[in-house]
Amino acid sequence: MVKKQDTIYAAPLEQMVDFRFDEKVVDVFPDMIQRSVPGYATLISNIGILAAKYAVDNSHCYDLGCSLGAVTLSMRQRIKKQNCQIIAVDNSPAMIEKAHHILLADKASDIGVQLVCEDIADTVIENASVVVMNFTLQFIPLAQRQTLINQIYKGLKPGGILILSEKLAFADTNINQFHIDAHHDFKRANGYSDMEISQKRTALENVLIPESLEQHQQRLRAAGFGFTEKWYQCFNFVSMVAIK
Ligand SMILES: Nc1ncnc2c1ncn2[C@@H]1O[C@H](C[S@+](CC[C@H]([NH3+])C(=O)[O-])CC(=O)[O-])[C@@H](O)[C@H]1O
Ligand SMILES: O=C(O)C(=O)Cc1ccccc1
Repeated sequence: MVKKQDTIYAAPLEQMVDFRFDEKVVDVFPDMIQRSVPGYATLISNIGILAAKYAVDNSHCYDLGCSLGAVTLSMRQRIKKQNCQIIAVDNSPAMIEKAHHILLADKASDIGVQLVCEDIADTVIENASVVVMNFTLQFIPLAQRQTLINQIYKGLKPGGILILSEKLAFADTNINQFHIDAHHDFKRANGYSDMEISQKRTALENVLIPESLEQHQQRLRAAGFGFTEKWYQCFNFVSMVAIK
């Protein structure tokens, strides 16, 4: 795939509008996410490896907030079980439309993929061995997060895994600032200007609500997960697993 460069915040914007996953973002999304999320490629490939370990025959694997289907493709490539179905969900019609084309071109496996355009709050999770939310929960209103995690817990089979990647906030101001600064250095090193970094930060302010690792762990435990573990961290970007 040819990656079109993300220049959305390169020129000064007269009026800041909240960040949305619209056609403009979809058009540059692979470039945007790779230059903005430290370790994105590592996460995608290791999520495929984790999914292959926990997927079982005759079960569903969910990719919630699938964007262009990177997690789905990685799971599809790695899972070697019989009669597994991947259900990939996103509420951005532009994302789902492009994901559809990308998935059609992928002949890597015979694992079926069902692409669904809906709010993940409405997704019925059932017979699941694997559920992935790779940087999606952070966009869900705080008041809805516990209900969603509870639904995922309920829909998982015993021994099933939730893989949850999130941008974190840290309770300690100095630690929080250290990670934010390091992340901004990462973006600068990937060619984003100070203006791009600052304008996107403002656009995300009311849209991407990060929580602390402790808040995530507490919510996972409250839902019933007995085992939770952080398996990846680079600056303020982490990925956790929770096993039923
Ligand atoms: N309520 C919602 N219901 C469904 N989808 C939603 C909702 N809110 C946001 N989204 C969708 O969640 C995705 C978040 S991006 C995930 C990256 C992907 N997982 C990846 O591994 O490439 C992360 C990021 O861009 O930082 C977007 O496609 C939104 O449309
Ligand atoms: O760019 C950022 O600052 C981020 O936190 C990551 C991100 C990546 C893609 C869309 C929205 C947020």
